[in-house]
Amino acid sequence: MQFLADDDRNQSMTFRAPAKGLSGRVAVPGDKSISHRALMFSALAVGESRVEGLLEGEDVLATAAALRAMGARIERDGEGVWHIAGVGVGGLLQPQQALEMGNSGTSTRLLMGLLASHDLTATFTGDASLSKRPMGRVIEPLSRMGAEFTATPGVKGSQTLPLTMRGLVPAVPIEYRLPVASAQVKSAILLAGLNTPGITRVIEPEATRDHSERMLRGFGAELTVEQDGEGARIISIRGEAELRPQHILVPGDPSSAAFPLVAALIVPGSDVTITGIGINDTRIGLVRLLQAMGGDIELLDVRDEGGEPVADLHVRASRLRGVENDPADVPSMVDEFPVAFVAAALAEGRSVFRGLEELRVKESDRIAVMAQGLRAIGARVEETEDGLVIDGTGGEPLAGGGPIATHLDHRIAMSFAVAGLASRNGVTIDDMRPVETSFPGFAPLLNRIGAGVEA
Ligand SMILES: O=C(O)C1=C[C@@H](OP(=O)(O)O)[C@@H](O)[C@H](O)C1
Ligand SMILES: C=C(OP(=O)(O)O)C(=O)O
Repeated sequence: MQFLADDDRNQSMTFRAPAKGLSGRVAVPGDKSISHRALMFSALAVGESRVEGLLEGEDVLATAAALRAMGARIERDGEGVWHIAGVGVGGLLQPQQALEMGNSGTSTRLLMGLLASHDLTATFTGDASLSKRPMGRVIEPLSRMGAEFTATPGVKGSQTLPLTMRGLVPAVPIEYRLPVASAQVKSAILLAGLNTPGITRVIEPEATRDHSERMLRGFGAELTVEQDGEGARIISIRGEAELRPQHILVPGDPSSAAFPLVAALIVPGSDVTITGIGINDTRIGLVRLLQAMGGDIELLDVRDEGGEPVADLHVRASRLRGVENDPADVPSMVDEFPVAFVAAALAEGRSVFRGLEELRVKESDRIAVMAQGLRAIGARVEETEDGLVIDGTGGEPLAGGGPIATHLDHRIAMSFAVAGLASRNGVTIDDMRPVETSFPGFAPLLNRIGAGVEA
């Protein structure tokens, strides 16, 4: 596989205010979280699954390549349409080479879980960004289940990639209370539990995206979700499951829709519809926050597609007001904060964002990088330990400038691209290549609604 790191030419790009408002109907690529899971669960089913609307971004392709290297047959039939011949739970084979995870935290942590209860040894490598991200959060529970981790080559105790993991069969079922609100950690444990005798249980005090639970049930796993007296979710999975192949329809990614959504709110005169977006409650905190800021967003034609709620988002340019986020809503918009900061920078009055510590361990330190970049283009921003305080312009365009350093972080690149559309002088992004991890076709899509971006 060819990843960003293999090509050292930056792709700089400048985003400027369009002459008139954005308009039209567009669809964004498939949901990244659901796409990873569709491939992984299909690879473990007995028989052939079919996926439509799969995100063909680098992160998901890294998952596909890893599963292929361990014996699953994964083939592309057409744009977004793939079929997967699974090997059965516990049936993955020893990979002959290191598993190259590129930029993808989800691939790494979920596959570590999946392999923890397989009789094999796998080495995980990643790019410069992924190699700094904390893996201790999965190493800890998976070690309790019996997996062994060593840093490559041979250093004990390292909690960053490259790492080598040896799985255990049979693994030991655990009950684990999540110390951080993380769907990746939850999913890693549930995936390890699939091939573990007995019941594996995860307790999550704060609800995170529940795609793994919904999809595992759809594939026929015995999985229950209960609530305790304090509102924590208790998720139990019975191991040694047999998964049945499925036909999966992947909805549009709300985390990708976030960019044209905020763009339409802040470019005067805009009227845009983004079709077929997943509106699972655990994912659309951004829509709720933008509506609280006065954003004119309607959810049209709400329907169910393949076990997930979906709608068209109709959005019109709006006068936004400053807002304070509810820290309890952080997991439901965790990847959307960078672009929410851009909306706040153009709102009237002060916005206060708190409880965002997790943003510091994403593809970049998204609190620090956004604070620095927003200041560089003329926004008034103060960084705190767990968030930002932003004094908005009240609808006046930002000055613009750059080049903004994206630090191998797709969401930083796309957030500043959106800021450029509401700036006097344009915003230059140092390198747009990271966008390929989650949103292939990002700039052409903005052009379809009239952004006028020059490639
Ligand atoms: O489970 C998933 O698919 C994801 C969970 C979130 O990460 P954390 O679990 O680290 O919060 C999110 O940031 C990531 O983009 C995708
Ligand atoms: C954090 C993200 O992804 P991952 O953890 O999979 O790298 C993201 O897409 O914003």
